[in-house]
Amino acid sequence: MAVYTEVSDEDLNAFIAQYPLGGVLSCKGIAEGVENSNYLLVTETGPYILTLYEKRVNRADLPFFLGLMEHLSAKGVGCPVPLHGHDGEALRELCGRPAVLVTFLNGMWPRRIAPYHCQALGEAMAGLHLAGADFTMARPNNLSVSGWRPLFEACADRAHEVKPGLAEALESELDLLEAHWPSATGPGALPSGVIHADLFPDNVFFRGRALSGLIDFYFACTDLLAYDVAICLNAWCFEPDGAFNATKARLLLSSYRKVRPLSDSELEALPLLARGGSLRFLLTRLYDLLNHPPGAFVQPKNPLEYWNKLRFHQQVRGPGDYGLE
Ligand SMILES: Nc1ncnc2c1ncn2[C@@H]1O[C@H](COP(=O)(O)OP(=O)(O)O)[C@@H](O)[C@H]1O
Ligand SMILES: N[C@@H](CCOP(=O)(O)O)C(=O)O
Repeated sequence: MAVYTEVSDEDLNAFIAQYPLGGVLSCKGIAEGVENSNYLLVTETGPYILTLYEKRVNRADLPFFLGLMEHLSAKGVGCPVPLHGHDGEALRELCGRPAVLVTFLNGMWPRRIAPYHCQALGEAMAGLHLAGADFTMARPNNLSVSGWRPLFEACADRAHEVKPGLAEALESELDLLEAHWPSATGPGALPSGVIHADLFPDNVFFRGRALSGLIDFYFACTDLLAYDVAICLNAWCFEPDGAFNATKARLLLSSYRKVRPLSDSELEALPLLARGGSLRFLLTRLYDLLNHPPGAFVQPKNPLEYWNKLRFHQQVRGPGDYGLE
């Protein structure tokens, strides 16, 4: 369960007194999530989410994440908005952790992905990319190509515990990706801007068949827009048995392109970007699995799910294999 930091009633009441929200009616830890401690807080003015930022979130990045949510929401993207206290501040400390209160987003994330979810996601992701275009802050993606080798090196000695030969296979993939990764600047650069970078089903809420909003902007960064698309192909278009669903991919890509056209270069780069996206999540999952504290509540995610996705993209001949004509 993703509550790493317990908050006492006394600390909570002192924290909430800094906002114009009335008294606390209830506060419950939320089991879902991986990175941070989240509480569903109900006060006399309604429900809110209280987040305490844990290990992987760098404090210096918080103004980017919070500013981004405010910017996107002002542009009509459905997402949580940080609340400002009586002193005008949104970011403060609670139990020794950076902490914020954000608005509660109605909806549920889809447990079973249907094609219409992918269609709605493509449109919403393109809307996010357009809305982020005039956001003035930038944040480099520390989990893009330059961040993968240090992660790999931290896992290489023990990768065989998860799969024999895994370290060797990952190293050769890493060599290839480092040599061919598309540039965000200079001639032939692919378009870059604000990306979510973790737009998995558990971060996308629906009410009925309509997408109601996006959450969890704590990997958001400035990077290739098509890389966000590739991350979503991986997270939304594979079936639980590992099969790639080209219908879902076609719907995701075609609805994205109606809002923000993808250039020929972006389309051609998709298989490579999807390989990179596979390696990125494989490596963070592998690291988390190998460094999982015994008895921890959060169940580590399976890195080999991303090994299978990587193997699929290694066989792809071009964007046509993603359902595009
Ligand atoms: N603004 C919000 N509105 C409603 N529910 C939220 C909101 N933010 C988070 N949650 C709930 O908390 C869970 C974990 O949030 P998430 O940001 O994904 O955590 P983590 O960053 O730790 O992975 C979500 O699955 C959702 O149930
Ligand atoms: N989406 C990542 C894990 C990050 O967890 P989240 O709850 O912050 O989305 C993965 O699946 O590896």
